[in-house]
Amino acid sequence: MPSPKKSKSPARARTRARSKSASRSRSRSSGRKTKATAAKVTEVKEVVRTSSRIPTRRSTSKSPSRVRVKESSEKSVVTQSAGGAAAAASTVTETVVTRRTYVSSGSSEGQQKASVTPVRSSSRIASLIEKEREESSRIREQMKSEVMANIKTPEKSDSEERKPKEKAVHYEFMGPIGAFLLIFLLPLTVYYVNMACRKGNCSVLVIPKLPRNIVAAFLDVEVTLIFLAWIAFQALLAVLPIGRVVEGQPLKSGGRLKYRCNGFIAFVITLLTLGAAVYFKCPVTLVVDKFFKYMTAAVLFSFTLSICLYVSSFLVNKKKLASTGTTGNHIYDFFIGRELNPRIGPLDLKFFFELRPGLIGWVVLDWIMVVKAYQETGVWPPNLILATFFQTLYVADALWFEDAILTTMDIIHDGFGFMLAFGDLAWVPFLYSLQPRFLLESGFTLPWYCLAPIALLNFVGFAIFRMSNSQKNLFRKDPKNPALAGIETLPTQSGKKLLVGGWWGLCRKPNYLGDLIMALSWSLCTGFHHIIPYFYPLYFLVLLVHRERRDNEQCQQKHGAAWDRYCERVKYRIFPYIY
Ligand SMILES: NC(=O)C1=CN([C@@H]2O[C@H](COP(=O)(O)OP(=O)(O)OC[C@H]3O[C@@H](n4cnc5c(N)ncnc54)[C@H](OP(=O)(O)O)[C@@H]3O)[C@@H](O)[C@H]2O)C=CC1
Ligand SMILES: CC(C)CCC[C@@H](C)[C@H]1CC=C2C3=C(CC[C@@]21C)[C@@]1(C)CC[C@H](O)C(C)(C)[C@@H]1CC3
Repeated sequence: MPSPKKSKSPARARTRARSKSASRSRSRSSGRKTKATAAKVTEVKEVVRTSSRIPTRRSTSKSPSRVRVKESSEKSVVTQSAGGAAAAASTVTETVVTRRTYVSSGSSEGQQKASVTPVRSSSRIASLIEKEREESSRIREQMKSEVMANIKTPEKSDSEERKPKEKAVHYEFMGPIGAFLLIFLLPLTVYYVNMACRKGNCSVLVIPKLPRNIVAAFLDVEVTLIFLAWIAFQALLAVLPIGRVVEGQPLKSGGRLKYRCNGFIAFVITLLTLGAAVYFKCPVTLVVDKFFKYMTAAVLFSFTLSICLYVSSFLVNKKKLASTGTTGNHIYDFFIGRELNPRIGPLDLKFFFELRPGLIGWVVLDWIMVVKAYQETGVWPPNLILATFFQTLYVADALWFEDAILTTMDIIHDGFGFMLAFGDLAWVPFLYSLQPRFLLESGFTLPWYCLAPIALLNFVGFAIFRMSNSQKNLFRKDPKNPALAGIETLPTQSGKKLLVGGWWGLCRKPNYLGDLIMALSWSLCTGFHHIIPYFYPLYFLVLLVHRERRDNEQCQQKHGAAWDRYCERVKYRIFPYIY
């Protein structure tokens, strides 16, 4: 409340002093928030009381002062006190009338001006009383309405406003130390595993020999430029005005982002271009010969991209930041990613990098290895072709159902930082292609009767993966779709429902189950002689177990008790009757 200006008159000074002390004692019980109102009311009362000692006053006031009642954390307290204040206001005006005194608070500072005039005739008194009555009723109404208005729109209490919002920091990946280690360990793993998978030396136990000139062996300017051209080519395809434009999930900051979905078209164009290059005898197999140089280009690019993303995230509106990557710890935030949906013009960087250069690059690498194997041996190795075919199907599926990624936690929840940038650009293409690379390097083949059950296993995994993902996506898009009739659901506090039957009644992550079965089938194409080509299913198991736990936590927060009931009903997380 604004403080009143110092009064020159001794009577008024006394009044104010008394008013202040009275205000203090009376308002103590009503709490801080209503003090201002009580003080104001008391002040008015006191002015009235004092004015009875002064013969008569004529008000020269302009508008009555505003009485502000700030919100109490307990609404009932506010209502009570404010009610009291309103009543007090009414009492004040009564007093004004009976004592035949003009009372009004002047400006917002509570300044009051009055001039003393001697009273001579009763008719004048009567007219004054009438005026007083009008004035006092006007003041009463005004004060009441102001008090009530302040109750209707409560604000935060002073103490609440001053308190800085304490954000509970929640770390994943073992916090900053874990993030720091991963920033170094992830690239090292990509190099180590691939170096351990070389001709005549395919074992993780034998430490790979480093070449004498490391820089010359791993870095090549021309290769780096070709890698950049590859990114630019994919970016160009991504912004082509062909394909659907879909809206993403509602953002916390409001609105929805739009995404151009032409991934499958880009994939087909890329594979046709590769086919043409092979047909016209372009030296595409150089990519395999310079495998480690391309890997370095991807690693360097992902580091550069992550640094740019991190720096630029400080220039954008805070509303655009992800809740998980804004802990304030630079290493952790760099790893997780600060900005949720960084964009360059129409290109959504996270959406683009998660699905295009790395994922399509993985399949391109696979097929180049098939071509190389044929060039070297003169035969088309069936298990290499089968593994490549499985992986092509997997990527084609991801790009066909491109918009489904818009509901994954990577897009909705996580920022775009080192983890995803490196994962998309280096980890996926250079580690997910490990089985074809092993088959190329080792020249290992399998007879068709071994390949048939593997193909069947892949088919089963793919069916579970696809059907469960489609069932959930359809349910989220159109819960009343007849294809979902008969599947039991569970209502949640958020208004959304959960699938309790169908694939989602088998275990809580049937899609992960299908994905893991597929991962195993890819590695089975490499036989049982070496552990290296099993790197993918082993890592993937760890990734998905961890991911399921992260999602479980988020679902618990999103769906509350309904999620607990779902977990009671569907006991197993990924593997029915096992885990
Ligand atoms: N190859 C690879 O490297 C990787 C592949 N993947 C694959 O990506 C796909 C997507 O994975 P991911 O995003 O992690 O997880 P999900 O596709 O399982 O999506 C999780 C969300 O689905 C919703 N949901 C969960 N249970 C139910 C239910 N019973 N009924 C209805 N909705 C439910 C919840 O969101 P809400 O309720 O808000 O809708 C939850 O947050 C998977 O198939 C996975 O295998 C994932 C990571 C890496
Ligand atoms: C190595 C790090 C610790 C973790 C890196 C994780 C990333 C490699 C993965 C995180 C989620 C991914 C998804 C796919 C690829 C791997 C990453 C980027 C995905 C595009 C693969 C194809 C699927 O059909 C999909 C559902 C579209 C996948 C979405 C998640």
